Amino acid sequence: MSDLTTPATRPADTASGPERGRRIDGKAFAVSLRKQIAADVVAFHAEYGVTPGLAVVLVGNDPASEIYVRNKALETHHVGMRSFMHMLPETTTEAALLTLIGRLNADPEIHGILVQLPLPNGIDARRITNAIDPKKDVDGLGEVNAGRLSLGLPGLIPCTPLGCLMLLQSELGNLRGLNAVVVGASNLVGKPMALLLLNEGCTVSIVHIDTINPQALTRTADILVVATGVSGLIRHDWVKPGATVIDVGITRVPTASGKTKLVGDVAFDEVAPIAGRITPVPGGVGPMTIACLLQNTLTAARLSLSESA
Ligand SMILES: Nc1nc2c(c(=O)[nH]1)N[C@@H](CN(C=O)c1ccc(C(=O)N[C@@H](CCC(=O)O)C(=O)O)cc1)CN2
Repeated sequence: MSDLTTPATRPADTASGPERGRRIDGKAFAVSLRKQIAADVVAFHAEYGVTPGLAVVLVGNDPASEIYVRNKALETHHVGMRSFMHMLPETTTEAALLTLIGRLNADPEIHGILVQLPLPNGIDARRITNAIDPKKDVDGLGEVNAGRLSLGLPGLIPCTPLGCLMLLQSELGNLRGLNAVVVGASNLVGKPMALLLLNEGCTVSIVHIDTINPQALTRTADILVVATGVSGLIRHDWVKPGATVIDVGITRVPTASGKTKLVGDVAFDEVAPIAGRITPVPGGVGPMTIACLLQNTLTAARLSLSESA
């Protein structure tokens, strides 16, 4: 930290000038990350004779979740890892799910375990995520990994915030000294995102449901990360000119032609001309989530070879 008595500013615009509205291509970034992971999986197998394995558990029939877990299995195979799918009925009890997690924890062929969220009513998501061995917790949602993140210690980091951080670092380089505002305080995205940015040296604020005058805060952000699930929440007058805007929201809405389309939490058309850089929806943060899951699975396979978590 520099001299606290001297006001320091770090402009959002870099030496390259006040560029506006450049799209951050998360899809392309995820493709190159997966290529790198595939090469790392080959090298890992050559060195240790181990193929990383990922178990994904889906309970119930949520159509979006079914697509996500199928894509997770496909992409796991594509990078040369082993995929273990467990599709359980909506009627599955918490006790049965805990028994399955116990089995997966004990299975040496499985290095990462993920239980797709949301879970049906009647199953306590916190109890489930905490039952996963912290070394296999590739979602980074258990108390051990969440605690490690809050202490700035190495651990498994939730996939979507990790993907956002990778995009930010590739766009902006060092984030130290930047003002970051995270809109949304969920355990899945908002809280870990804020901690990651803090650990990178940003000055971080979290806007949440009880925040008074949220625009006043969001307009201070060099980095604005939005994860609320409220489509179009962030309008042009919420954004500082030149800011880097990361939109985590994904909502399916009907179109005039009777079809549907995906939109984010940011009103893209009006914010893009003001923002320096902005992620689109789709094709921004979403594809990074699964790529980072694969990255975490490889990290977990490496952890399995070490003595302690
Ligand atoms: N246990 C978890 N559950 C959920 C997580 C998670 O990280 N862990 N995140 C989300 C869903 N999710 C992965 O599980 C996910 C969401 C979106 C995408 C994605 O690629 N989106 C594309 C659009 C895809 C489409 O056409 O529908 C994009 O934004 O371009 C991947 C994974 C909730 N549950």
